[in-house]
Amino acid sequence: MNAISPREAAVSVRGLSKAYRGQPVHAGLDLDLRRGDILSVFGPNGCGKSTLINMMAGLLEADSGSVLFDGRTVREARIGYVFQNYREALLPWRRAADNIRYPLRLMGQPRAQVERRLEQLVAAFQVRFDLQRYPYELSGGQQQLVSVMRALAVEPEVLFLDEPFSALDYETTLSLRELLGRVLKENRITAMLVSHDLEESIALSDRVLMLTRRPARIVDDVPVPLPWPRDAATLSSPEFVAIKKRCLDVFTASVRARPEAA
Ligand SMILES: Nc1ncnc2c1ncn2[C@@H]1O[C@H](COP(=O)(O)OP(=O)(O)OP(=O)(O)O)[C@@H](O)[C@H]1O
Repeated sequence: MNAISPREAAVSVRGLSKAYRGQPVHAGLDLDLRRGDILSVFGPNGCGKSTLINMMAGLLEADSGSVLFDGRTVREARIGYVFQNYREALLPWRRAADNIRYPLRLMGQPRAQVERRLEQLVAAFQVRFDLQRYPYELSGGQQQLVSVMRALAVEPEVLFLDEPFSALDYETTLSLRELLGRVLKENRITAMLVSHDLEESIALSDRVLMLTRRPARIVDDVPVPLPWPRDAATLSSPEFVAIKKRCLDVFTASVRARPEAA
């Protein structure tokens, strides 16, 4: 397991518990997320990955336990969230650029500051398509990129992403993943990602948290010490393949184990 001293922790989760209709999904989960780290959560279907990040992001109330961002609650912290379903996440009646400006305007930022932030994001993500278009005029990949830019517009302390690329084709996924990884690392943004895709969980993270079936238990906390930036070539490196094998072995063992033995 990775040892993270409490002083380094950007996010500290203690005793987080949640049950649906009396059936526990999480029962006393502890987790520390270091500043600037990207953590992926991987586990079998329905083990509680979305429930976990939604509780951490303040979208879902926990039954008990705490989530602190450098000692502050989620209401006092600045977080960003990227949803899987970008079609529903973007405001269809606003142009792409206005979708990105929207949270900054809500915060009451002056116009010049909003425009400066938009320009920074356009440069960081090397946007070449027309942000004056409406979401429905953009491809799925472009829409999800707009969602990511909107989530990052507020300069979040932590960015949460739930299956951000699962509705996109492989080529688009690869290029968005590469771009996002580079921007997160260059800006030392702490992030937490849920993905069904083991390759993605490894490629885009510094640690992969492996969960069992519900009630979810952390069976392994796999470090991913691969250099950044990462690209398609990273996926076939011997180090990547070895990490993937470790994760697969843990996954297979924990999924095959009967719940009471897991
Ligand atoms: N609002 C709800 N009411 C009842 N049960 C729920 C609710 N939300 C989730 N569940 C159940 O809790 C469990 C965990 O759900 P969650 O979506 O967190 O898992 P997940 O690991 O993200 O799933 P998936 O791999 O399918 O994306 C699942 O068994 C799900 O059916």
